[in-house]
Amino acid sequence: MDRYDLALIGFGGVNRALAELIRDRGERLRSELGFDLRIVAITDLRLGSLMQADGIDVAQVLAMRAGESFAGLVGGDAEARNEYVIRNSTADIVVEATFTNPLDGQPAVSHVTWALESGKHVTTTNKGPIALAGAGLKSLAAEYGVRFEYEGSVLSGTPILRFAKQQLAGAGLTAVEGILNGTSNYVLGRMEAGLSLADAVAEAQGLGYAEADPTADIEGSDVQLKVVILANELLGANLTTADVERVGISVVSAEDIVAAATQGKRWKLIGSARRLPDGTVTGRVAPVAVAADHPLQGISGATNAVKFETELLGDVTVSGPGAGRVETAYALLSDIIAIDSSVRSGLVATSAV
Ligand SMILES: NC(=O)c1ccc[n+]([C@@H]2O[C@H](COP(=O)([O-])OP(=O)(O)OC[C@H]3O[C@@H](n4cnc5c(N)ncnc54)[C@H](O)[C@@H]3O)[C@@H](O)[C@H]2O)c1
Ligand SMILES: N[C@@H](CCO)C(=O)O
Repeated sequence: MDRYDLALIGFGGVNRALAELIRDRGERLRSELGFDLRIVAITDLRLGSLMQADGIDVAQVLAMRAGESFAGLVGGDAEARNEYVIRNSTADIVVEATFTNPLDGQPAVSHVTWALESGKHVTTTNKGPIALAGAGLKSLAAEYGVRFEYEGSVLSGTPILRFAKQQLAGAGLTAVEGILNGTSNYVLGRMEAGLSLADAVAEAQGLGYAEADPTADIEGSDVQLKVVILANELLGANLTTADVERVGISVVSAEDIVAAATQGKRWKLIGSARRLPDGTVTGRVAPVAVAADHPLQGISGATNAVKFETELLGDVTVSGPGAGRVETAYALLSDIIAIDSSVRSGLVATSAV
């Protein structure tokens, strides 16, 4: 396959960054990866829908200003006709990057379902579908002979899901513990520097780290979804969010931060999943004041880190970007590379379109 056609569902920070990568690095990606990427459809609540089977002029849509809509363009419509576009566009791969809904994953679960049912591969950075409907969507992908990829759902572009599944296979993984949210880690660091919680959150929003509703970052529900994903994907569990106890960083006051600093400690929002001796898997999210000798103390800003506890290797810690538009767009690219690898090895078709 020398080209994949993409439908972008949601055209916010992450999918715009993917479009910019295609615009700015298309030639380089082609020579490094052996395929072209072309965008043939876009939908967004604010812009509407656009379908152009011969390829959308990426520079033109990236230059559109707030308040403009796709309605005036050939193949454009003022409404985000997600189901129609997902089912009827000529895309090989649907790229889902709408808001994460931590309650039921919708409408992203439907977006992924429609794409798989219409024989299109899916890549998503949206945590909802995999945390809240992962088993069913994976079965659907298998039924339709397409790939469902979601590397960016945990640690954005840092590829810890594939790392653990492929490189730690057979090592006897027993627990996963880490800093899994870039916004809250950034905010805690800025509060150490004297900013208020609200000002620090505003900075994280400006940098593209925060969820559309940053309560998910601050109150821990974003990490709760990631703990469910890690437990189910890597520890063979079947957890739901109700199984994962959750406390967010809003309980940490400026005084708590100063008090921890006087003892050489730093507050971190820690998400963990652990297999107990009886085989059950537990999950938890809570702020912890970690001491200087803790491997996660030095992880600052939007950087995240995960410590994998294994029977044969002991602890293996991986750190890298946990949020950010370009970093997360890279996760989508890494998923497309994984899809290409399956297509080239004959495991799946380009798409069933
Ligand atoms: N930004 C990050 O650092 C990061 C990292 C990892 C994962 N994610 C996840 O990736 C997804 C996208 O993140 P983002 O930063 O681009 O968010 P964003 O808020 O910048 O963009 C989301 C876009 O989706 C559009 N949208 C929402 N609902 C829609 C619908 N029903 N139909 C069509 N369009 C819809 C919105 O209008 C918006 O433009 C989210 O689920 C987020 O949790 C983000
Ligand atoms: N809002 C999330 C994005 C990455 O999932 C974070 O700050 O970690």
